[in-house]
Amino acid sequence: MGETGSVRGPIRKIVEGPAGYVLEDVPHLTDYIPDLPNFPNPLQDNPAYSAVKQYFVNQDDTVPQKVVVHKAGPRGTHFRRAGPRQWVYFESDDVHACIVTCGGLCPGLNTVIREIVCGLSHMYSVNKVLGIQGGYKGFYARNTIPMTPKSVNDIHKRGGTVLGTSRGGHDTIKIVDSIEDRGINQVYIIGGDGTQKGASAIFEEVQRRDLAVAVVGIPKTIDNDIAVIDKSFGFDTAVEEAQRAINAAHVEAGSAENGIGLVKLMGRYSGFIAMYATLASRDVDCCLIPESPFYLEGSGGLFEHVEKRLKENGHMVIVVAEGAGQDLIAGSIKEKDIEDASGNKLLLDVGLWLSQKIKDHFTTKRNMVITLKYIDPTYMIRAIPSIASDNVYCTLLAHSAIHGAMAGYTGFTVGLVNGRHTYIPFYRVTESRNKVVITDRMWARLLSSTNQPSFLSPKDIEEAKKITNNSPSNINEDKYEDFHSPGRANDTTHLYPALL
Ligand SMILES: Nc1ncnc2c1ncn2[C@@H]1O[C@H](COP(=O)(O)OP(=O)(O)OP(=O)(O)O)[C@@H](O)[C@H]1O
Ligand SMILES: O=P(O)(O)OC[C@H]1O[C@](O)(CO)[C@@H](O)[C@@H]1O
Ligand SMILES: [Mg+2]
Repeated sequence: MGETGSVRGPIRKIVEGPAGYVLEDVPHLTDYIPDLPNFPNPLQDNPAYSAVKQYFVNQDDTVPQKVVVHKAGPRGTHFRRAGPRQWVYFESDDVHACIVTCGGLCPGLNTVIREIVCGLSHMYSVNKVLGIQGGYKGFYARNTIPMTPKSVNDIHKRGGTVLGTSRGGHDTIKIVDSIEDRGINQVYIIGGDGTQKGASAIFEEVQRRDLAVAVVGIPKTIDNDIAVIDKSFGFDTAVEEAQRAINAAHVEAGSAENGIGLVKLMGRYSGFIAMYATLASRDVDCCLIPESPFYLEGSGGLFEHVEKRLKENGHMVIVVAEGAGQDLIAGSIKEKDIEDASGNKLLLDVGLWLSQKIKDHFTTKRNMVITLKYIDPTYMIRAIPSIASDNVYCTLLAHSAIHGAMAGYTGFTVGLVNGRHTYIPFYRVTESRNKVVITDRMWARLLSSTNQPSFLSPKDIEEAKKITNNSPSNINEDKYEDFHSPGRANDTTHLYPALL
């Protein structure tokens, strides 16, 4: 991974108020450069925004992490609300911004790049924006490209990232040297959990050198596994695209004797894509995710469920997240742990393994004729342009990032919390991972829609409840469910909230 450089640990700016109110605030350039000058926000002279009532965000506006509270309960954690501030800490002509994309692909990357470039230009008249090519290592080993509204005009219609991306190669010292040498003072970093950890290290080194450089993260993950935020951009696009694979699996399965359609979807540690694609489709008879261990043989096992569904219906569809059942596969295939360049463990192919296991069981042991079709649309669901709703979401994330950097905030990730755009300290999005909570109602809905076994004994359920009660992701899961709950379905304001 090559994480080098200063390690002072994250600064935690915690502000406490009455009734258990806690603000987990983000750093500001004036925390370590107290005499930094500020200027009136040029947006106030921008004709497009002149009709907006109270355009600037009130300095005291914060957003609660947990919206369901009890009368006597503490008000809990809050995050600073995103949006334009009355005073900025950069003069437009002095801004030299850069953008980098790291980690795996995700629909919407190009939209975020486009909207950072266009937002900086159209809202703040900033025209010096550099694209860093090929991820973190691009800071010191690759070319850079100047980016203008004209050069990025059409990129949101394409999948991937026009800047290229990579894993590994994070060298904090070399990256910050490059930032300093090039005179860059706003760094926009788009990427997943690993990228945000890298961004945090960059911020700490920038601060150690007393540089007036804003370091801003825009969270990206197809797996939707980033903590605190409601959901990540591109996730809805991926779930939508997954429907095509599931439909194909259903058609194939339905056209054969004892047809089984097996679809593998992304989800290294978190099964959100598989869960939402299953719930959306209604053709799926079993969904397997990393958070819910399963077993094959015996009462309550997968084979029993498959046989039952084939007898009842003549065909079935299984959706499996790539991270599911890794312990089972590791037990049957002897293979060394292999990591990618960022240190992420490479997974064994659960789809191929499961296909073989099902075929062996039914043809050899049960003497049944089955027809199994395995569909692996892994990269097809992420290498596509984002759908319209994700495009709007990407735009708001980019604008939040710009407003925050211009206002002098730094060391933060932008994120949607309970439908409001916020600034979240890096450490909060890197210290835990968002996971499907199998004791929550959403997973119960899935079990009831597929009618699959839970694969859990009463003892397992008790254990799972204990773990989730102590886990921060529990908070996030409640919120995620609220975000998608029918009660809010007609209230679209939480989907595309204005920054005010
Ligand atoms: N702990 C860390 N400290 C510094 N840099 C890191 C750390 N973990 C990962 N990185 C760097 O962040 C970049 C992206 O990391 P990674 O490949 O894990 O993808 P990611 O951002 O987690 O995205 P995703 O997993 O969604 O594809 C890599 O260049 C990697 O070197
Ligand atoms: O093959 P790559 O590009 O390393 O990406 C695969 C991984 O990236 C992810 O999509 C996360 O971005 C995981 O779901 C998957 O395991
Ligand atoms: Mg990651």
